[in-house]
Order: sequence, then C-alpha cells, then structure tokens
Amino acid sequence: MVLGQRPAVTTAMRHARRSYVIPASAQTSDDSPDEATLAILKPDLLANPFTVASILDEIHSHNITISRRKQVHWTWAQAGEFYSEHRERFFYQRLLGYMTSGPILALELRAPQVIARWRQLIGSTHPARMRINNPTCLRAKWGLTDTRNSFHGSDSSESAAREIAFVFSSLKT
Ligand SMILES: Nc1ncnc2c1ncn2[C@@H]1O[C@H](COP(=O)(O)OP(=O)(O)OP(=O)(O)O)[C@@H](O)[C@H]1O
Repeated sequence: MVLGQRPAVTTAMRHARRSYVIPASAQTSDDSPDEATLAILKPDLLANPFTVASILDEIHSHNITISRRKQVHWTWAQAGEFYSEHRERFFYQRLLGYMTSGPILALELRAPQVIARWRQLIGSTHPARMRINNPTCLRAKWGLTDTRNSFHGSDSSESAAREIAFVFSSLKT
C-alpha cells in the first residue's frame, strides 16, 4: 500500500466490521452488573474430555463467561478445608474421598446474577430426585449419587469470594 493512500474497503472488511456487533440473541436484557461464582466440575466428569467440552458449551450457551479456569488434583487436606463446614456431617469422609479421587476443573463464572443462575442450572444436591423434578438440570443429566453429584456452585456472594480466592490463590492449590 502506498503511504498516505487509504485502502479500498472490500466486502470482507465490511463483514469483519459487522462481526464486532454483538448479536441481539447474545445480549442479556438484565442490566445488573456482572457477579462472579465458583463452579467445580467434579472428578467423575473429568474422566471424559467430551463430557467436559459439552458442559463448557452449555455454559457458554447461557451467555455465562468463563473468566478463569484451573484443573487441580486436591489433597485430602485441601478438600477438607474447602468443605470444612460439613466436617460433622455423615458424608464428610465420603465427600473427601470423592473430591480427591481425581482432578477437578474449577471455573470462575461471570454474568449478571450468575450465583443463582449457576445453581439453578446444576439443580439441587440429589441427582435421583432431580431426574424426577428437574430432568434438564446438569445434576439430573450427569450426577451419579447424592455425594457424587458432579457439580459445585457457590451459594452466596460471600462464599463465592472465599471459594474463588481459595482455588485461584497459588498459595492454596
Ligand atoms: N445428604 C447427602 N448425602 C451425601 N452427600 C451429600 C449430602 N449432602 C451433600 N452431600 C455432598 O456434599 C456436597 C456439599 O454439600 P452442600 O450441602 O453444600 O450441597 P450443595 O450446595 O448442593 O453442593 P455444593 O456445595 O457442592 O454446590 C454436595 O455437593 C454433595 O457432594
């Protein structure tokens, strides 16, 4: 191109400019600011890369941004600290055995009201009940048992901040 001379605007360039416009279908009508939550894909899901890919696609299809991701294999102590509020519950040892049985994929999700929306997408704790009451939720589709329920989602903004710091702080994991 000769210096000082403007390039001709080609059809391809017009198309490239248009592609920066976010399609109406991808825009959210919710004007509330983004919030963040911690999602975890638990070890049974990580055993199959195609399962993980399909779940990540489903997350994107809901206009939820994955702002950070980290695959990690927790030690018993790390899982114990993350779930310390359940220390006295009957399923605690079983839960730690599950969460240390293989790598997990931790995701920081961002979108308006994403804490509630992610928990709605995964459904409540018990997969067998979800298969009856909410068959399209993720735990109904992928969860195995009450403990091996395949997903985690922070339950409040305070938990989300604490859990995101726990997972993404290099000092802890
Ligand atoms: N009644 C139960 N029997 C067996 N395991 C359980 C039971 N309740 C909870 N768990 C296990 O402990 C995890 C943490 O329990 P919690 O009550 O916080 O459930 P949740 O909010 O549905 O799940 P999460 O915190 O992982 O998103 C559950 O995800 C599940 O793996």
